[in-house]
Amino acid sequence: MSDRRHPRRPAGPDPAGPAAAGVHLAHVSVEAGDTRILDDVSLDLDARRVAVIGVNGSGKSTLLRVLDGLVRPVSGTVRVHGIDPAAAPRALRRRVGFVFTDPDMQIIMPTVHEDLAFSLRGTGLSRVQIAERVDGWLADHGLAHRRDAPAHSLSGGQKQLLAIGAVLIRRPDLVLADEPTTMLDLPNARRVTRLLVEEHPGQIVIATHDLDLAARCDLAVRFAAGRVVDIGAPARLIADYRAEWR
Ligand SMILES: Nc1ncnc2c1ncn2[C@@H]1O[C@H](COP(=O)(O)OP(=O)(O)OP(=O)(O)O)[C@@H](O)[C@H]1O
Repeated sequence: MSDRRHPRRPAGPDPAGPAAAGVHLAHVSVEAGDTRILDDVSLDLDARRVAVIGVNGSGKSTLLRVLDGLVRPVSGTVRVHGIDPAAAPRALRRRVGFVFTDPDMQIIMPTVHEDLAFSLRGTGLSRVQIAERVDGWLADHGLAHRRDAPAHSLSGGQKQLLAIGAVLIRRPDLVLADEPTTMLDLPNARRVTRLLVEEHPGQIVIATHDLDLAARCDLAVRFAAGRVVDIGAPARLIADYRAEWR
């Protein structure tokens, strides 16, 4: 398994052509040494909001990392909005954003507004347009008063808001989020949930143990031991999952 860190870098020209919708995997397997951690996974995800659930170690994060090109499968095909992530990382960066559990993995610029503005470099927006979009986003999300603050002085909830903002402000076609509410208290988890499921107009695939967040999605996929074991309405999958671990 190759495992590359995920730099947030400005986008370059897009060689992939027009966007094709959805996330499609056919017979995808991932191995780490002798261990198979995704096993013959086939999925067609066209729903707008997709929750990926399952116990620790079932393969949820690995799935997201495959979709983001951070992990290369040993077999199978992957298409993310028409792009093969392993083959066309620059094209992928234009269309796909990744939200980590820990916002400190993502915040890279010294101040709040610089971190948001950095995300918009390479998008073709002028300096003035970038400043307007950043200030608009900060005002809409209650962070205008922290505009010039050191990003790492924010509270945990504010940091996650900033990290998600830095992804959403680019208006990607797809957001991949790996347990985005795990480190948050209830009010902040709800704020982040609203941001991801209500504000983002594009597709989102969220790996999560937060079943309230999963319930807000349009489709759920359940993993166990690296395989897809169920797919369907979140309410049904969550009820089955809860019943199993009662
Ligand atoms: N780089 C790696 N090397 C070896 N094993 C790995 C590697 N990455 C993941 N694994 C293993 O693959 C399995 C799936 O891991 P993954 O992180 O995808 O699960 P997960 O469902 O996201 O778990 P969690 O809910 O705990 O985050 C685990 O057993 C994990 O230990």
